[in-house]
Amino acid sequence: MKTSRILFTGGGTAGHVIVNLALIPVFRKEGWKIDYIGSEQGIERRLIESLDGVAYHAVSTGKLRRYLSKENIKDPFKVLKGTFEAWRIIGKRKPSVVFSKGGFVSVPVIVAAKLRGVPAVIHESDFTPGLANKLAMPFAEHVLSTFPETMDYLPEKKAEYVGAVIRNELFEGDKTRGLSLCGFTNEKPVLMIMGGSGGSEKINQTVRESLGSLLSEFQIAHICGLNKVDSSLQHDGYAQFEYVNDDLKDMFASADLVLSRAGANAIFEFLALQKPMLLVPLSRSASRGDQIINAHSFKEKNYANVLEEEELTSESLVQALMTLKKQAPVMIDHMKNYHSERARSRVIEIIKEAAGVKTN
Ligand SMILES: CC(=O)N[C@H]1[C@@H](OP(=O)(O)OP(=O)(O)OC[C@H]2O[C@@H](n3ccc(=O)[nH]c3=O)[C@H](O)[C@@H]2O)O[C@H](CO)[C@@H](O)[C@@H]1O
Repeated sequence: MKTSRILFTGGGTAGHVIVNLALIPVFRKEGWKIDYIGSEQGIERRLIESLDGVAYHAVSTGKLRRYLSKENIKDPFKVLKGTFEAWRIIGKRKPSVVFSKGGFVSVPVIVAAKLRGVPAVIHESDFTPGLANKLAMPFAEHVLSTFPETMDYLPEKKAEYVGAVIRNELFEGDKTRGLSLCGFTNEKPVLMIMGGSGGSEKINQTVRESLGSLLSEFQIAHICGLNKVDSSLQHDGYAQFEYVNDDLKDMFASADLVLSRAGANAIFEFLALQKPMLLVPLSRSASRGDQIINAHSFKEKNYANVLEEEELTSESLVQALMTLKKQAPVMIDHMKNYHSERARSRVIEIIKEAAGVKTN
């Protein structure tokens, strides 16, 4: 029987890689040959290159900058070069399907797939599609959404709402291991802090200013981001991490409440694991405002409370976390209405159909 081949792409931030990490083991187990196209330097290289059974290929890529820079002039040429490189890789590796999680590196890959006649499937994480996915959509066969409301922004004939694809292992965490990883006890509730995959300077700083008040109520597991740990801060009940990989499931299991940015993948993980959350979405001054829309859609469903970045101070943070603690049981009841199991299997089914592989 002919071996099936799949090519994954996506990168720039972990939010554009994590879903690929959830799908790759499934295809590897079924004997598919797996390729990945990412950038030279992006986080995708660190997360993917070391995986068994995945061939990583780096291509030239542009970047979306929201400020004036000489680099903006070079970007179209980099994207063209990346498209040619991706075209060559696709020609050589001959995947039957391409799966994209978005981010700028994915655009040349989807264009090259179209030029080679290889069907591409895009999964959009956010409530409103990002620029990279908007550019890539005309060249793709299927565009899948995480939020049901995103369907209004997608081309009708290609779009399907599937939901959030979540790594299976996140449901297998061990609370006791999570507590001992942080040096915590059962005595106080655990507040887990995640400022997106890169960490958030603003959240880190405000949390650190509020440690006195917060530590009287909570033990705090703080994921700060690469190079953002402050080792001068040594307190009982306060544990800092740069980025957590395999241990994340145990940290999730030990968390009673979460303070987080509102990246789509992260908030759906908290929802699926029924963790009451306070979201501080990335402001419009630093982004296209996607996290604000993500966060408010969760608030409307009573899955989260929201504190806008412009209103984030030490006092407002402590106050909002105390409110969250009180409201947690009700929020968990609302979260019980959400069911996440279907997304992964439906995405796999769509990919296989696009690849021309029979599904049962
Ligand atoms: C600054 C920026 O551009 N942010 C965007 C980026 O966020 P970002 O890259 O932060 O992505 P998400 O918040 O969606 O997901 C982060 C992922 O990283 C994982 N994780 C995080 C920390 C850690 O230590 N270990 C770990 O495994 C989380 O469990 C989650 O699966 O992509 C999201 C999805 O398109 C967007 O909604 C965000 O607006």
